[in-house]
Amino acid sequence: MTTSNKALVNKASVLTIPVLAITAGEPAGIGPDLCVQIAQQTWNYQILVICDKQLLLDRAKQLGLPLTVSDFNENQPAQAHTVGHLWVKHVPLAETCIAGTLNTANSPYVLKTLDIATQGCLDGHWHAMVTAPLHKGVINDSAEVKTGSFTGHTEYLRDFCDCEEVVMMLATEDLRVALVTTHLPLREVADAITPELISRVARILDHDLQKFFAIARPRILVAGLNPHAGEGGHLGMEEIDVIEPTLKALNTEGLNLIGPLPADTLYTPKHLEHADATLAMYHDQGLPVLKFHGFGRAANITLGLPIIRTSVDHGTALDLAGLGTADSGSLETALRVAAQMAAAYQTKRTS
Ligand SMILES: NC(=O)c1ccc[n+]([C@@H]2O[C@H](COP(=O)([O-])OP(=O)(O)OC[C@H]3O[C@@H](n4cnc5c(N)ncnc54)[C@H](O)[C@@H]3O)[C@@H](O)[C@H]2O)c1
Ligand SMILES: N[C@H](C(=O)O)[C@H](O)COP(=O)(O)O
Repeated sequence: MTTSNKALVNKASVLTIPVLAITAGEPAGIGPDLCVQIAQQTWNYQILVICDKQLLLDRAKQLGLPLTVSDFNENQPAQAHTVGHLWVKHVPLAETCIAGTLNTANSPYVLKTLDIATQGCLDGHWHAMVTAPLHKGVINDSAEVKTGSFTGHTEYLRDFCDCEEVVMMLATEDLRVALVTTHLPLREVADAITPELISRVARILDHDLQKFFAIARPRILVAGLNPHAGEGGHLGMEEIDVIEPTLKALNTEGLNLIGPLPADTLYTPKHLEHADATLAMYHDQGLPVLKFHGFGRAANITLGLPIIRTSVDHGTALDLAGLGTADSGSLETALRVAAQMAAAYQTKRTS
């Protein structure tokens, strides 16, 4: 990707003291560990964690890390982070949590932390929300949730904010991967790739790369769906029937979409060098490349929301919860990107 666009967002714009709300995610996973870990670092933001207060203190004790907590009050002026301390918006767990052991009884708690974080962003109480990982399976297994209805933060926030469409984009310093379809069984992907969906996703991607990342006319590489982008119709017709004409129509609107390109060679330096972002047709077409390239230092960003939401590039890692070996690199990236997006947003609003 071009050097001038390498940064995740425009670093020139800096907000005075951004207030960032972290949802601690699945209580039995590494989310609480990561919150305690980042509390030990220096940040120019106010960090507020939406979770059970005692869960954080218990996890800190388990990790052998110092932690004090105070109740967050949105009416107080923002103050930069103090090492070893976290502001907390307390949401009680239904049942005591054992690190590494899922418990469906706590799934409504996880969703409640998301609701509070999102509403707080919508109400302007904090600048952005940053989500630690949750466990999609245990949420769907809980009695309070219709099985299969919870597919991820991205779709949940889309519905909560009443958006027709949002876009999942994962980014490192030098690679951005956005997805047309997100958490969809592979069997359903081909039917979901319609001109309407591609158009909605491409427009959001184009718009938000300009708004938050200061890229004037984003050059976006678009993958085909089939091997070798359909091999001229011999390996699938979606490129000829759907993707190609849609990209053509979008480009007449002013977008700068290149494709459909064979996905296996799209992610090579020759192509990426002059690209601002890539658009993959489905989850495991784009994300393995991104994670191979930058697992642990990427952020997951939801574009198209009326709020700023970033997240980590990994899951709940139940095997590591409470051990102190989880890498907090991605949460650190997610915090930095959220703060920079908030600054870019404020600059746009005041300019
Ligand atoms: N942002 C999110 O909420 C998010 C993202 C991805 C997956 N998930 C969910 O997490 C659950 C578990 O998913 P999974 O097992 O496929 O992926 P995972 O990321 O939890 O684990 C995959 C591997 O990576 C390791 N790992 C993950 N994060 C790490 C970290 N910070 N430091 C060191 N090692 C780390 C784990 O130990 C494991 O070996 C699933 O329910 C999945 O849907 C949530
Ligand atoms: N697709 C994401 C990943 O693989 O990292 C992850 O499942 C999180 O998605 P949400 O942010 O929608 O929960």
